[in-house]
Amino acid sequence: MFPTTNPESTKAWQELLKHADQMKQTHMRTLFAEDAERFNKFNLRFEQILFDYSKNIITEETLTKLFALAKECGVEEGIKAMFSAEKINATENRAVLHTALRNFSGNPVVLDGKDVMPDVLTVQKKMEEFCERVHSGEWKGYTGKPIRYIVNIGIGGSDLGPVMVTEALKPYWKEGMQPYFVSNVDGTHIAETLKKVSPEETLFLVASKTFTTQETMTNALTARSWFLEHAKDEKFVAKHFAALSTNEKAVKEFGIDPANMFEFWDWVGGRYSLWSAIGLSIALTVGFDNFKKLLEGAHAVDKHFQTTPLEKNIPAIMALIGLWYGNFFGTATEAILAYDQYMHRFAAYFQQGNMESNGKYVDRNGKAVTYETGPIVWGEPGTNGQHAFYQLIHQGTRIIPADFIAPAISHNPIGDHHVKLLSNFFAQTEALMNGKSAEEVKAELVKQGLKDAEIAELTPYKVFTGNRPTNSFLVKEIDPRTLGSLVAMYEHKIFVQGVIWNIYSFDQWGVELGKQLANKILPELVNDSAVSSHDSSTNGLINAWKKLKK
Ligand SMILES: O=P(O)(O)OC[C@H]1O[C@H](O)[C@H](O)[C@@H](O)[C@@H]1O
Repeated sequence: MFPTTNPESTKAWQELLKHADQMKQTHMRTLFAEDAERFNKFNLRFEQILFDYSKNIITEETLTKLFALAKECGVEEGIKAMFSAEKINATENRAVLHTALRNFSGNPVVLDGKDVMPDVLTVQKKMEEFCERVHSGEWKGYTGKPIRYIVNIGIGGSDLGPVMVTEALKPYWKEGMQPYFVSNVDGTHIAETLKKVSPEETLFLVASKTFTTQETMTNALTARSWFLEHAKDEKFVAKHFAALSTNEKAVKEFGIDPANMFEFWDWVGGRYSLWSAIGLSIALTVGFDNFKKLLEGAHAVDKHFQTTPLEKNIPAIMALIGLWYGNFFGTATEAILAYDQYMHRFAAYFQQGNMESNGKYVDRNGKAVTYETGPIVWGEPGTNGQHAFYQLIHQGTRIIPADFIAPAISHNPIGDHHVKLLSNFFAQTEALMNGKSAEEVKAELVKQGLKDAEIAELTPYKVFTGNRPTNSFLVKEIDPRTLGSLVAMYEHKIFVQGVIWNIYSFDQWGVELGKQLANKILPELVNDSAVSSHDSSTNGLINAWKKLKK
């Protein structure tokens, strides 16, 4: 097991604290002016991805100190531990092997004395054959029609990954396939979806690692009843329902034929599961060949992550830069801004990926940490965000480190749309870095013919301090392989940060309390009697609801 070092106790942390005091006085404008080679020094290329991290408040000295921190905190040992199937998810006594799901190296991955790869490959083969049968029309619905609609019923990691990827890869959708995703227990979600599909041509994928999640089970039962209202005969369920799960017993009890079950294992975290059987909706939508390319793109990054020294290791650098701001500049959030409409759920996906992984305050020694851990992750696609919340990124009182992602080539090269989109992508990071000085503002206002008094009055509002950090990911095209690589980079970024923060990134106990209380409250909602067992606010709300719903 890798060390459980308190990062604050390291020499590097103390040095970074001092160094940060000095860097807080430094403007990136000056750093760029002083070093014509800055971009060349601070960018890395990985296949068709260019990662530019030069627009950060860092110098080579900063990075040296950050790499020293990573080393002192055992990041290299951590990477080895994860890939060699150590049970690094200690609070659940599980290994963390989503990388095995995309392991095309031919090497075994041995967990508890057994190679997991044969099972992984067997399920992949089963998924591939199933996709072929559905796509060729050999798999037929209960009236003999082929499947046209895929409805994935799942939530959290059993929903967000498939939604994000199918949306990002819409140009690759197979003709005639239409996926839908139902996650919310709000009846509206399933009701609105069922309006769009026909029972004869729909395949429901019940996606749940545990197969006990309330939302998913409720939606799956509703889908089943709706289906049976039309099909009338239970024997047809087997043609229209499949399960993606680790829990065979619960799948059987639900009434899904085990032949229609696509298995995965407890060493796949929910938020890291799109590479597993949970990705069946992706494979059905874009074809198994494209699903495989997605996995291959991730595998390529796994190799990079495992074998590249920290100094050139993209996920490690992403992690260290993020940590630099969160721990030494006091930033609380990170924005992910994709300049690609198809990527519109990418930020939402990593909201779970990041916040559920690193939203922890207890360290791996069972002690409360004394430093900040996981950032708040948010974002919307560009350029929409520019007209909504960028004001605060440019002129607010807080620093919001932001990742900008854009493809060089659009899937929809219409007129001048893409150059306009990219001109915004380039302009925003430039503006955030440079800002606009009072002198520049004044010169502009003079040009516009404003009077001196007006200029003096307006200038402070029009000044941009700049020095606001960004990373840019310029990729050739959002294709399956590149997307797989990008996702894996962000996954490993989260891992590296978790190691340094000395927290367990692969459990999620923080989601339990709300579930527990909801289960306790549910039976209290089935009758009209007033409740008094909670605090006055909760009692008040429940009792008010009982009156309002009448
Ligand atoms: O796949 P399931 O077992 O249905 O779990 C669905 C989701 O719900 C849980 O509450 C966890 O917070 C998530 O990590 C998980 O992805």
